[in-house]
Amino acid sequence: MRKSLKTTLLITVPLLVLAISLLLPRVRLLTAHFLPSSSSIALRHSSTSALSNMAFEKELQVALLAVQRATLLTKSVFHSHAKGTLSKNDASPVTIGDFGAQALIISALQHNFPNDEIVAEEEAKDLRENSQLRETVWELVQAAKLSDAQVEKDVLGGAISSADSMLDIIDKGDSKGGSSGRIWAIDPIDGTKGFLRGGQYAVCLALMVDGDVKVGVLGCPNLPVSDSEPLKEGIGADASDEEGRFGVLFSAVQGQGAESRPFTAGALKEGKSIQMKPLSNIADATFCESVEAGHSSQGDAANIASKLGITKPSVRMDSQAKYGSIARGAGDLYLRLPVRKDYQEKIWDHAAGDLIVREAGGMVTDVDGQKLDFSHGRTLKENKGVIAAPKSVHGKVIEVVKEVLGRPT
Ligand SMILES: Nc1ncnc2c1ncn2[C@@H]1O[C@H](COP(=O)(O)OS(=O)(=O)O)[C@@H](OP(=O)(O)O)[C@H]1O
Ligand SMILES: [Mg+2]
Ligand SMILES: [Mg+2]
Ligand SMILES: [Mg+2]
Repeated sequence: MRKSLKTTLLITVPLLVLAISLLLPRVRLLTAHFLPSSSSIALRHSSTSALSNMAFEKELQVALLAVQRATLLTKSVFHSHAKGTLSKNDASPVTIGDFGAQALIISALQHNFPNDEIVAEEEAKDLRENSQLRETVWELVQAAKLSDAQVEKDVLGGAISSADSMLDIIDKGDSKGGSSGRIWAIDPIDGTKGFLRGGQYAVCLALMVDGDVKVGVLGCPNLPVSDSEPLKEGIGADASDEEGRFGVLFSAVQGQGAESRPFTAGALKEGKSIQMKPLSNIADATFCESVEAGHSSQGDAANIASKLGITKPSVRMDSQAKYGSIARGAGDLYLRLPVRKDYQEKIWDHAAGDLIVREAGGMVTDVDGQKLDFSHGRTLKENKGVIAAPKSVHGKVIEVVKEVLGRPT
């Protein structure tokens, strides 16, 4: 009897040890999926992009998920709603998609980083004055959820409690910005005109610390998934989900490189490292610029291109999708040339894209060759225009830009 017990133990104990050691990693991953702690965020992230224990890991994970959820909201507006478009004081448009996306992103940031400041493009004034508009946005915001309910609740903080608190959350984006501390910059829909016409737009989020961009994420739901697809004129509405072209999420962390990943409604896909395309002859470059002639001087861009020997026509697309596109090598240069002397670029129009291009090996400056300075408040008041190019040719481009624009050399 004793002998048979001994034999049983000899067989079952090693089998039990083997089973536990096989199951343990799965248990850890499952726990990681359902625990709200930063360690769960770290574990899930390390399983997707091998960046474990890196700086700003939690910030990147929260930013990716917050942008993903907000981008899903904008897609739902595009496909099934009247856009509820209003004209702002500067005659630029804002839609229910802009308000809703801003509310969702700020809510996620407040859940995770309650002491951080936020500079965001929109404010809730119009919604406070128009109850029907407020109701529409509130319905949209309630409906926008990630498919993983646990991630939705634990990482993004779950639902906003009421329409009134949604308004207060939108207005939390009123920080003055500046040169100290942690400040997030949000453009809930960049390229609102592109969004309205079914072209390119981007949901943009960046974290600055002491005026330096540390983390950047761009949700570009109308760009092709493939990094190698050549740049096309800005229309993206034909990129239907059924064709498997569901857009792209770009991201970067300072010192850790830039990545792209296919945009999905479900779990985040694995990120893939992206780089600017090597460009040995500037004459071979493809450059991109704004669709709106009021946002960037297309005449000056044509002159600059011709002096550089560039013969390919420019590719016009709305939003920071331009930064993402050149960062992944689908194009080479981004020229944004001042139309008006008094216009100050907004930090939310550039922070994420600037970091993504620089981390992909590019150089981003203003038209005088100065790096973009995000430490002066809500605008880039010390910079004029933007020139983004591979490092190898950036100096040559600036030389010609200065000549054409008559800037001091
Ligand atoms: N005069 C002027 N000069 C430069 N930039 C301006 C100007 N007026 C507006 N804006 C900002 O342009 C943002 C959209 O930029 P894009 O490059 O996407 O322009 S375009 O839509 O492709 O023409 C747009 O961002 P969104 O409002 O988020 O769409 C504006 O912040
Ligand atoms: Mg706007
Ligand atoms: Mg914008
Ligand atoms: Mg915007």
